[in-house]
Amino acid sequence: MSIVVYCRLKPTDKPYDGVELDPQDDCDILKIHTPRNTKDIVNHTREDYKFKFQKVFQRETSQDTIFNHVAKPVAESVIEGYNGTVFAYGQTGSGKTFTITGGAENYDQRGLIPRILEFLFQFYADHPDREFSTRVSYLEIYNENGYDLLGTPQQGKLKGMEDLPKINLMEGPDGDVHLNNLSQIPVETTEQALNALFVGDTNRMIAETPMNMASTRSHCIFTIYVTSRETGSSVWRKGKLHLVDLAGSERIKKTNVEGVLLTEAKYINLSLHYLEQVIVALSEKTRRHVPYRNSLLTSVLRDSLGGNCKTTMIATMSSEERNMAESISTGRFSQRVALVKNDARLNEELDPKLEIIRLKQEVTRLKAELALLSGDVDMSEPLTDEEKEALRQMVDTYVSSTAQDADLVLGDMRKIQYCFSYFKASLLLARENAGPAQGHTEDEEGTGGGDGDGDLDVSRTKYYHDEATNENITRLESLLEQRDNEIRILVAKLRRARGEGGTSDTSSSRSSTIRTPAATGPPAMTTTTRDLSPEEKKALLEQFKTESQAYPILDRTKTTLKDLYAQAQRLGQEVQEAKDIIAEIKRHMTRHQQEHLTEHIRSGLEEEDIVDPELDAMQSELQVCQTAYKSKLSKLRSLKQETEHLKHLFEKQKVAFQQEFQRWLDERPPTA
Ligand SMILES: Nc1ncnc2c1ncn2[C@@H]1O[C@H](COP(=O)(O)OP(=O)(O)OP(=O)(O)O)[C@@H](O)[C@H]1O
Repeated sequence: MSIVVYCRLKPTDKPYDGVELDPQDDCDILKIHTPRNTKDIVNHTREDYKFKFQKVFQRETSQDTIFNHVAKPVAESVIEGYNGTVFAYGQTGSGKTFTITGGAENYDQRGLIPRILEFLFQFYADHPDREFSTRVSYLEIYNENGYDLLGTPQQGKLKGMEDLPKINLMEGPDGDVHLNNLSQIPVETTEQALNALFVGDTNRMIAETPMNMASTRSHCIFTIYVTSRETGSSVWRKGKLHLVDLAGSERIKKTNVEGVLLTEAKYINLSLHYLEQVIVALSEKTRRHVPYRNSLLTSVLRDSLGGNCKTTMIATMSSEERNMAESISTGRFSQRVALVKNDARLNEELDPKLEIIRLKQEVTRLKAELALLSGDVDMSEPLTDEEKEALRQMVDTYVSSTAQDADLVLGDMRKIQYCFSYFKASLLLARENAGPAQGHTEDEEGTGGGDGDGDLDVSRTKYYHDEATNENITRLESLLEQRDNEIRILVAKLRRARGEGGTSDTSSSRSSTIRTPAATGPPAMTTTTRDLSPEEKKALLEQFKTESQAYPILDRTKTTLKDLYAQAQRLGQEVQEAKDIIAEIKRHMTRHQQEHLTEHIRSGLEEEDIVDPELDAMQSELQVCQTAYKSKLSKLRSLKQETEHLKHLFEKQKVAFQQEFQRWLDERPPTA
């Protein structure tokens, strides 16, 4: 499929009447009319230009519409296991950052990245039958060097770009590009993901030199890595979504820029020039070599441009007359990009460990089925306590599993009856807890299997064997053998992949107990407690709390946790306020610079000769605010870590307490 190209026109009070939109059934044509003598337009032999886009978003288009049209389909495919890229290209100030990250004025102005993050976590919440894991990274490319915007600054201080950890590019034997030491932060909630974006944006803001505030002089790539699978499946799907905010694409007017600005402009021009070269090479059928390696940007975006990726470009344009030359140049570039063909593939990986677990479970199930059909179990032998415990765990796992194909296969009638009586007891307890409305009669109570502790009256069980059963047994035996073989092969493969020697215990496949990771549930209910009413249980719990040694510790942890949450919330607000103040000061500085800098340069002053007390004052104020902000942010981070740690501890203490309570209930002397 080709790269999909959209155009977004920036709002203006002075729209040029030479720009016209001609909507078609399946695309939009943007028409630009300029008189033949217009300055700055390369190869300006024509007066009329036509650029074809998938869609042209008019000036008043909302951020929400852009997300729904452009980014949502890409995010959906990333969840399904495809790679995706959305990149914004256009002249300085045309709205690239506004589109990708968002504007600062109000919540509705949030851009594609925050919206995609919200969408992903909402999708996860709506699909409890699937497992997801998400990581994010944030790379900045400045003067052909890569920097980790989510990395810890050297010596803990961030004064300029050079303090951020530098990224090295490594090419694997398969031609894959790896970014050494670029942090990939695991995120589990929208809040955590937005926090990472916020940290990266803030680092970007702090690291930019004051000279650059009028425009962004670097390329930024925010990447979201999504891994998912159906619960219980051994196949993982992996999608990677790059959201790219390129530096402004305008040409250098050498007379206006010098020093740092000129160096940066040259680098930007060079890397965008290499980007164009790659695009040109890819769009021309006859050309074989694609010069990806010429720049860091094209190396990193190798998959996005002509590779394994669903890529979308948003050409941001101004529709003011003074910007027509740049808009035409953006239009020309877009037409080239639209010719590039990508080859997006589903990224699936089989997890051998999970596959072995699945096969072992199947073996246990088949064995149980076989034992049931052949009837070669001594039914007079009572179940042991370990067997009963294992059965209770199996039932709990089965009940709490969200997998559609979850099943419970039991090898003999003693086990089946035990599980039924455990099911019944659990159901009755659940009804009692739900309240009195779900009436059931004494009579119903008395009809269950077993004598109340789940043991069996085996004399009530009969087996019938016939021809069909024997056939079934043979089929199951051969299936069992086949599965055991598969496990042996996979175990050997896994050991080879790990480079391990020695022998592994394949005999565990012969275990008759299925334990899945989900097996840790609430403490197993015993028959001693099943007759308690909710009121009785509550009263006993209160009594137990006064006697328990674990309870005061649990209670203390809970209070501390609440306290930490409140502190984190307060600090979070303060961090946000500090960030707003920094943004405000920067806006003032930018405006001030725009008003004065050109004036200074035109008057021939060298950079170091410029005396601007107002700017210096703003700079000092900015530094003070940034220091305060960084200290608050670092406090917030350690507070969050502490809270996470304590939350974990609290969960553990809670489980221990519940278990202690259960034991206490079980060991209680029977009441008269
Ligand atoms: N669609 C829009 N609606 C409202 N404001 C916009 C829109 N697009 C851009 N702006 C505003 O225009 C200004 C410049 O936009 P932005 O910073 O996104 O440009 P850019 O293309 O990223 O520039 P640079 O190349 O310098 O990074 C910002 O103040 C931004 O809020």
